[in-house]
Amino acid sequence: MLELQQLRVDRPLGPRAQQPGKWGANVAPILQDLSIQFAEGEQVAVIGPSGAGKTTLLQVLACAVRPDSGTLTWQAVQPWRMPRRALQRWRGQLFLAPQTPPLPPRQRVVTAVLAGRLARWSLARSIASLFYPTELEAAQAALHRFDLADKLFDRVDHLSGGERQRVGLARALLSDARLWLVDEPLSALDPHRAQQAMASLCGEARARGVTLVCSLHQVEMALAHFPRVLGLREGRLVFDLPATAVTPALLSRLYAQHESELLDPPQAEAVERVEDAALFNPPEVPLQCR
Ligand SMILES: Nc1ncnc2c1ncn2[C@@H]1O[C@H](COP(=O)(O)OP(=O)(O)OP(=O)(O)O)[C@@H](O)[C@H]1O
Repeated sequence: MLELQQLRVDRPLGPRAQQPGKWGANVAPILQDLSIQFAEGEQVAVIGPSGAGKTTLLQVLACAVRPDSGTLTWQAVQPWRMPRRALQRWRGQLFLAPQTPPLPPRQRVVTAVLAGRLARWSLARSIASLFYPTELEAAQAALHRFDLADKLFDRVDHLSGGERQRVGLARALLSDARLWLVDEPLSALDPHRAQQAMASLCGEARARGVTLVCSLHQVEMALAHFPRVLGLREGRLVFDLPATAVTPALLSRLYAQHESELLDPPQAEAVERVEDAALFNPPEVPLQCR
């Protein structure tokens, strides 16, 4: 179980106060009053207009951003109560895929993907892998899930933005993490690739029993691929519902004054749910966000 209770994250409105970690009174909330539970192996999408706090929420779940108040608990442990080194080791159990994967430009794809193994490898093995990559079959299989098997030895800076984004996702498949936190994985992908990538990511998470929390701008993808959807707006939880219960009216309210990010919401009802990635036949994309 992964749980947030009464969580709040602030951002400074002025210069930082004297005390380390404190912003003084001159703050505004990025996230507030967030109480959410994620069951082991659950797949949850987070949607909401730009600036709603989706990325910050994932960073909090990844213990990359420390909450200003409230608690984060995972597997009965409150990680921020751990000593620093223990917290660093503990972070090895989760995988955070940022929207733009941090891939060194001259690196080979194989090395970039095998970086998913770093939490499991010793320092010596990690360094050796930079020069003599091992576990090529595992890397190739992960790339294959994202239709990139032929790119194994290409240089990262020779890939398109969408290919780089898929390499970042393939890296998750090499990790032993029990929690995948994926931030806007489809922003550089065309609709067909986006459908494929989403089906692969959700299919792999389901097969491994991994907990997956994914922020998305593409509402139709969230509704089609995820059993549960969180709607976030101005740092607050607007709804936490099964995807089948998310109505066009709720979406309109969530994106009020941000309608350009949610075109044609009534067609959301037409989105078919995808239960089996192998049988998936990409439907037309009725909504276009961003
Ligand atoms: N380190 C920071 N310092 C100050 N403000 C921040 C910081 N990080 C985020 N914010 C602010 O918090 C708000 C939420 O940002 P966040 O990136 O979490 O939203 P988002 O929903 O992921 O947005 P988008 O969909 O545009 O990526 C924004 O107003 C942003 O400017």
